[in-house]
Amino acid sequence: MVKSDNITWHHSQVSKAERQALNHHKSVVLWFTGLSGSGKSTIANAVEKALFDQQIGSYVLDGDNMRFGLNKNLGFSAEDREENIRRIGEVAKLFVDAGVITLTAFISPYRADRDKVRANLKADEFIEVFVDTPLEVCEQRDVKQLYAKARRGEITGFTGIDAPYEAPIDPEITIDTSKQPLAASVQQVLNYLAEHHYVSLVTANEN
Ligand SMILES: Nc1ncnc2c1ncn2[C@@H]1O[C@H](COP(=O)(O)OS(=O)(=O)O)[C@@H](OP(=O)(O)O)[C@H]1O
Ligand SMILES: Nc1ncnc2c1ncn2[C@@H]1O[C@H](COP(=O)(O)OP(=O)(O)O)[C@@H](O)[C@H]1O
Repeated sequence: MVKSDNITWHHSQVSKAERQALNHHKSVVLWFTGLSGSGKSTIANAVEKALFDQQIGSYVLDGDNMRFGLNKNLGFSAEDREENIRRIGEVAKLFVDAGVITLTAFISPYRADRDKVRANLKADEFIEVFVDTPLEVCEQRDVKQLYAKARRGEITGFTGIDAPYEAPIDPEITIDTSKQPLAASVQQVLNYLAEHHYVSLVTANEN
């Protein structure tokens, strides 16, 4: 639904394919989803660094960070989370059009909201990365002490405690950070990108 009348779509003189050719890699969204503390940000940022070291530009859109700016007017009701994910989906789509490998790290607890982002992109432009770390492990880490607050009833509507998390049904990549070290998760994502021809990686022997 578009609210405005009398608006026209303007086409660029440079196509997405031309931008990708300039960058020597395809553009895509790596959509990390999972509980708070599951490892979304840690893995996404480590993948960005690994790509950078391969001279491949990418960019991380992180849940907490976006809530300081673009999404500062949104809270954690189901409606606000839906709007949060809708906006990030649109931003990620612009980044893909700009030729960038885009990593997003949002809980994105609702399957329908994630599926809408996927549907708004081409089939090969959305890679769902399910960070499937068990709740007990996330709660034990409790990086920000938010699970403790939620258990004490000081935060309500906390994902995994008293708000839902709907796991992906058929994610492209699944990672359980309680079962493998960070480096293995980074390699798993890089391997996926290379095997599906999004990027070509230089191996240590070629350096
Ligand atoms: N009620 C509630 N539920 C879940 N998370 C909460 C809540 N309140 C604050 N936080 C902190 O906000 C981070 C999640 O923000 P997101 O934008 O990723 O959430 S969502 O996708 O809109 O559900 C999340 O950060 P991450 O730990 O990085 O996931 C929390 O630190
Ligand atoms: N194998 C692992 N992979 C990723 N993170 C891990 C791992 N083991 C422990 N951690 C820790 O778990 C925490 C995950 O936090 P974070 O990445 O912010 O999660 P999220 O973005 O999903 O909320 C970090 O403190 C990280 O150091």
